[in-house]
Amino acid sequence: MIEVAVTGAGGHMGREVIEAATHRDGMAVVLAVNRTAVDPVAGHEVEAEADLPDLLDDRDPDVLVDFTLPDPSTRYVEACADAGVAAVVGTTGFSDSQSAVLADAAESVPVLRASNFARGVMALRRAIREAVEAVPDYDVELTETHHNRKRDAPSGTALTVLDDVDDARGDDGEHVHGREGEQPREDGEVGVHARRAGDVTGEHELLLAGNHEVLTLTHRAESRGVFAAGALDAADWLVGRPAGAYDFEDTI
Ligand SMILES: NC(=O)C1=CN([C@@H]2O[C@H](COP(=O)(O)OP(=O)(O)OC[C@H]3O[C@@H](n4cnc5c(N)ncnc54)[C@H](OP(=O)(O)O)[C@@H]3O)[C@@H](O)[C@H]2O)C=CC1
Ligand SMILES: O=C(O)C1=N[C@H](C(=O)O)C[C@H](O)C1
Repeated sequence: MIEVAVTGAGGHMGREVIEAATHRDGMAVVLAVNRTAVDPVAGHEVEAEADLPDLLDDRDPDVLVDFTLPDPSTRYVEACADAGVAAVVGTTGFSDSQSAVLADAAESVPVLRASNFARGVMALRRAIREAVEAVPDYDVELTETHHNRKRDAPSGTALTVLDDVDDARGDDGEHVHGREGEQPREDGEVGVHARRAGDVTGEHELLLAGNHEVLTLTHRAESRGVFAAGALDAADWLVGRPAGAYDFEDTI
C-alpha cells in the first residue's frame, strides 16, 4: 500500500488528487493539508499546513503530492527532504531560485516535477520535437488557454514546450510574448500567446507555418482528473527510487 500526503488539499487539483487516490487500488491518503481551513475532502480531515513537518513525522507517508504555488511548494518539498519523504510536484511558475531549492531537496529524497501530468501532453511533446525537426525553417507560434483563475503566464506546459522547440531547433530562439505595434515578425522567433477565460481546463496549440502550408498540434485537457491520475502514476513510480530529480518522462 502506498501512503500518500496531499498539500493544497482544498485547491482544485488537491481535491482531484485526494479523490483519485482514495479510489485507487494500492493507495491510501494518510495526510491532507491546506493553508486555510476546509471541510473534509473525500472523507479525509484536512490539517493546517503550518503543522506539516510534525505531521510528516507522525503519519510517515511514502510520498507527498503537491499542487499549490511556488512559495509553499518549495517549503513543502524542503519539509519532505527533512522527513525523508518522496515528493511529486505539479505546481508551476517557479523562479530559478525556487527551482534550485527543489534541486537541493532532490539530493536527499526523490523529487519528480512535471509541468503537465497528462499522458497526451507527453505524446504532444514528442510530436512537436519531431515536427519542428522536420520543418526547422517554418514559423512557430504557441498558444495556451486556461481558466481565469490561473496566476502564472505563460503556463508551465508552454514553457516546457518552448524548451522542446529550442532543443529541436538547436538554438535559443527569441520568444515574443504577444504582439503589438508595427514590428514585423523576425525569422526564427517563436510567438507565445496566453489566453485566460472562463473555466478552460487547459489547452496548448503549436502552429507551424511555411511553404504554403499550416500544421497545428493541439492538446486539450477535458478534466483535471487526467492530471491527478498522471500525478498518482508518478507517485507510484517514485516510491522506493533513490534520491534525485526526476520528470514524468522518466516514468515511461
Ligand atoms: N502539472 C500539472 O499537470 C498541473 C499543474 N497545475 C498547477 O497546480 C497549481 C495549483 O493549481 P489549482 O489547484 O488549479 O489552484 P487552486 O487555486 O485551485 O489551489 C491552490 C492551492 O494552493 C494553496 N495556496 C495558495 N496560496 C498559498 C500560500 N501562500 N501558502 C500555502 N498554500 C497556498 C491554496 O490554499 P487555500 O485554499 O488556503 O487558498 C490551494 O489549496 C498551479 O501552479 C497550476 O499551474 C494545475 C493543473 C495540472
Ligand atoms: O493551472 C492550471 O490549471 C494548469 N497548469 C499547468 C500549466 O501551467 O501548464 C498544467 C495544465 O495546463 C493546467
